[in-house]
Amino acid sequence: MSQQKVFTLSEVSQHKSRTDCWFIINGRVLNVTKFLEEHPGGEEVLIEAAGKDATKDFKDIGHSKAAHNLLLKYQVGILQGYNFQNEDVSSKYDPAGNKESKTKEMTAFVIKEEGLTKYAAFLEFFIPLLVAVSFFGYRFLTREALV
Ligand code: HEM
Repeated sequence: MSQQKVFTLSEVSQHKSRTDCWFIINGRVLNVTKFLEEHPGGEEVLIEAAGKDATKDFKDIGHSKAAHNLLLKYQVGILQGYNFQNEDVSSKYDPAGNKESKTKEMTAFVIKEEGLTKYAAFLEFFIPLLVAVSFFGYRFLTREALV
């Protein structure tokens, strides 16, 4: 968690070039200069939205959950006077937080793997044992019958 820097709309509007490109989405001030070349929708649309509130443009495209999650990565502050209601604006992009959820995924994966391995080991032991018992049982019974 960290205290967010507060920007006015007029401050944001000064960052509207290819080498310094900011805009606002949902009250969050984003510096997307480094993202321009990576943007799947091309850099031109982002430069057109530079210095402005791009919330409507961003929503109109129907961006995916992945795109929404990326917003935090480029956040440099919040817009002055924006009403965030119950939203946690202090949640800046936090690689440590990401790591935590990945660790959880990994743990779940390992547990699943462990379960499977135990089951396979049990079968590996049990099936040959069953075959051996059946074989000797059969031999024993047929020998009894012959006598
Ligand atoms: C930091 C802000 C933004 C991020 C992280 C972002 C991310 C993405 C991503 C990941 C995609 C691929 C499709 C998807 O996953 O939804 C995409 C597509 C696109 N984005 Fe953005 N975007 C941002 C801002 C914007 C803005 C402000 C506009 C418009 C002014 C825009 C216009 C588009 C368009 C036109 C596409 C292509 C949609 C398609 O091919 O169907 N994006 N964006």
